[in-house]
Amino acid sequence: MTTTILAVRHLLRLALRSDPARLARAAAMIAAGFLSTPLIALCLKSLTTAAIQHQLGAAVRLALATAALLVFELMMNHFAHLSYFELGDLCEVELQNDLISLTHGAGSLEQLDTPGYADTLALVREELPRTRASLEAVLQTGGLALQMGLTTVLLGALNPWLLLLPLVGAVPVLAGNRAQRLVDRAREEAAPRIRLGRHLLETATTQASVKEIRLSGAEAVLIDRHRSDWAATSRALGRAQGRAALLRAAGQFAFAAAYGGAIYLVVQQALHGGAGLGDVILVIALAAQVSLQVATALGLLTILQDAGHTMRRIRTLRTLAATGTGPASTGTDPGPSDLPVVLTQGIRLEHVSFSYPDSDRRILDDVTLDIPAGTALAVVGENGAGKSTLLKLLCGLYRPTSGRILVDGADLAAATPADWQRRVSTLFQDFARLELRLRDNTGIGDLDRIDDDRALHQALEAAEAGPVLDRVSGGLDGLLGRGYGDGAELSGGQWQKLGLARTLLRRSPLLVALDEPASALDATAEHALFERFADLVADARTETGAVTVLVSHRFSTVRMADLIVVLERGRVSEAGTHAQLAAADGLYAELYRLQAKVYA
Ligand SMILES: Nc1ncnc2c1ncn2[C@@H]1O[C@H](COP(=O)(O)OP(=O)(O)OP(=O)(O)O)[C@@H](O)[C@H]1O
Repeated sequence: MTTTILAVRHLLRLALRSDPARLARAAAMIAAGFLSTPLIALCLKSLTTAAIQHQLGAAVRLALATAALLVFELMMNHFAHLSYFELGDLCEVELQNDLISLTHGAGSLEQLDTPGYADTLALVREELPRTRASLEAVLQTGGLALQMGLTTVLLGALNPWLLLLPLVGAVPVLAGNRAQRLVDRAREEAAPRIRLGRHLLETATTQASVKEIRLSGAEAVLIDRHRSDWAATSRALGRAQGRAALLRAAGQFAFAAAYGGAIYLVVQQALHGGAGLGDVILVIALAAQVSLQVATALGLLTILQDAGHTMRRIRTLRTLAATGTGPASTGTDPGPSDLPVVLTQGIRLEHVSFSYPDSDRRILDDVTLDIPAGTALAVVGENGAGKSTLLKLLCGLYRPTSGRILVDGADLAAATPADWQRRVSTLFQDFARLELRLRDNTGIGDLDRIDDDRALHQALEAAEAGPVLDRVSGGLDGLLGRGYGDGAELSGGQWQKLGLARTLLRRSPLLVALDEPASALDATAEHALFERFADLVADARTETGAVTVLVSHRFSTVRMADLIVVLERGRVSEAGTHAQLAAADGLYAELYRLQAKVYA
C-alpha cells in the first residue's frame, strides 16, 4: 500500500508543479462524472416507484433525469480526459528530465557500470511512457473513492448489513495486490534477461553491426540465443502470471458470493414489507456498481503499484546518484578553489589502483606517475592494458579504488567531479555521434559558445572538419544523421573529426585527454591533425600549463610526445622519451620496431 501512496503523492506533486489549473479542472470533472453513477441508481429507484404508482408525469421526468445523468457521466469523463491527457505528457517530460539529471548527477561513472544500477535505469526508462496512464489512474482513484463513499451511504440507509458489501469488496483488492507483487518479483528477476534480449535485437538490427553479422553468418546464432532467452523469460513470467490469476479469481469469487447475499437480503426485506420494489432495483443497481467499482479499483491499483515501483526506482537512482556525487572518502570539504586555474606543477598519480564496480580484477595496479605541467604524454600498451581506464580516471569519470590523483597538489577526490571536468577537454574512442544539428554537435564542447558561429567554424577548421560543413545542407544549423530526420550521413572519420572539433572548442583546459583520436582518420588527415594539435598543445601549454594525454597505437604520433608511458596489465613498465625508450630496448622498442617494419 505504501507503494501506491508513494505513486499518488509523487504524481500529484508533479502534476501540481506542471499545471495546477489543468489538474484542478480534470479532478473536478472526474469527481462529477464518478458521483453521477450512484445518482443514476437513485433515479432508477424513484422511477420504478413512480411507475408502480402510475405517476406518469413524475416517471417521465425521472426517466429524463436518468438519461441526462448518463450523458453527463460520459461527457465528464470525456472532457476530463482532454485535460489530463496533456497534463500526463507534461509530467512524463518532467520525469524524463529528472532521469537525465540523475544519470549525469552521479559524479563518477561507477554507478552506470553497476548491473543493479543499469537494470534500474533501464526499467525506469521503459516505464516512463506509462506516466499518463498512471496520472489518469490517480485521478480516477479519487473519483472512485467518492463514488464508493456515496454508494456505501445509500446501501447503509437501506439495510446496515449491506455495509458489509464494500468491505467484502476489499477481499479481491487485497488478493489482487498480492497477485501483483508476485508478478513484479518475477519481472524484476527477469530484468537482466529482458535487457539481454533487447541488446541482442539491437545488435542484430542496427546498421553498425548488421554488416559484420551478415558477413560472419552469425544471425542464426543470434536468433537461437534470442529465442532461448525469451523462452526462459516468458516461462518464468507465465508461471507468475498463472499464480496471480488464481489469487485474483479466488478474491472475485468471495465478492460474487457477497453480491448474491445482498440481493437475497433485500428481496427478503421486500417480501416482509420492509422495502419496496424500488429498493430492490436500487440494491441490484448499487451492488452491480460495487462489483464494477471493485474491478475498477483492482485495475487502478495495479497501475498505481506499477507507478509506485517506478517512483521507488527513481528514488533509488536518486540515492545512488547522491552517494556518487560526493567527494571520495577523504573527509575534506570539496572546494572548487582547491583546483588551480593554471597548472604550475602538473598532475601526479600516487599509487593509483582501480577495479571496475562488482569486480576484483585490478585494471590499474599501483600506478605512480608524474606528468609535469605542459607535458604532452603518450600512453601505449597492448589491448586491454588499461590505457582508456587511466584516461577515464584522469578525467574524473571514475575514482581510484585506492591511491590519489593530485592536480598541482590538490586531491581530485576532494573536488566535485563537475568542477574538474569543466577544465578537461576529451575525445574518447567511443565518442558520441550526436544526431542533432551540426551546431549542437560541435557546440556541446563549450555550451557558452554554441551560438558563436565564428568559434564553431574555427573549431571545425582546426579539426580538419571543414568538408563536413560543406556536406551538411543548412550549414551549422543543418541536421546530421538519419536517426529521426533526413540529415547528412557522415563517415566514421567525419564523425570523429566532429568529436575533435568539440574537444578543440573548449577554452583553457588543464587536461586534454585524447583516446585514439585519429583511429578513424586516413593517414593524411591524421598527419594534418597532429600538426594542428602540436600547435594547440603548445598554445594550451603556454596559456594554462595544460597537460595533454594521448592514448594511441600509432607510434609515428606517439614518438612526438615529451613523455611516453608503457602500460602492461595495469602497471607502468616503462617511462621516458622516445629516444630513452628506444635505447632501453624494452617492450616499447619492440612494438615500435614491429610497426616501423610493417610501414616499411
Ligand atoms: N566499464 C567497464 N566495466 C568493467 N570492465 C571494464 C570496463 N571498461 C573496460 N573494462 C576492462 O578493463 C580492461 C582495460 O580496458 P581499457 O579499455 O582501459 O584498455 P585499453 O588499454 O584502453 O585497451 P584498448 O587498447 O583495446 O583500447 C579490459 O580488460 C576491459 O575488459
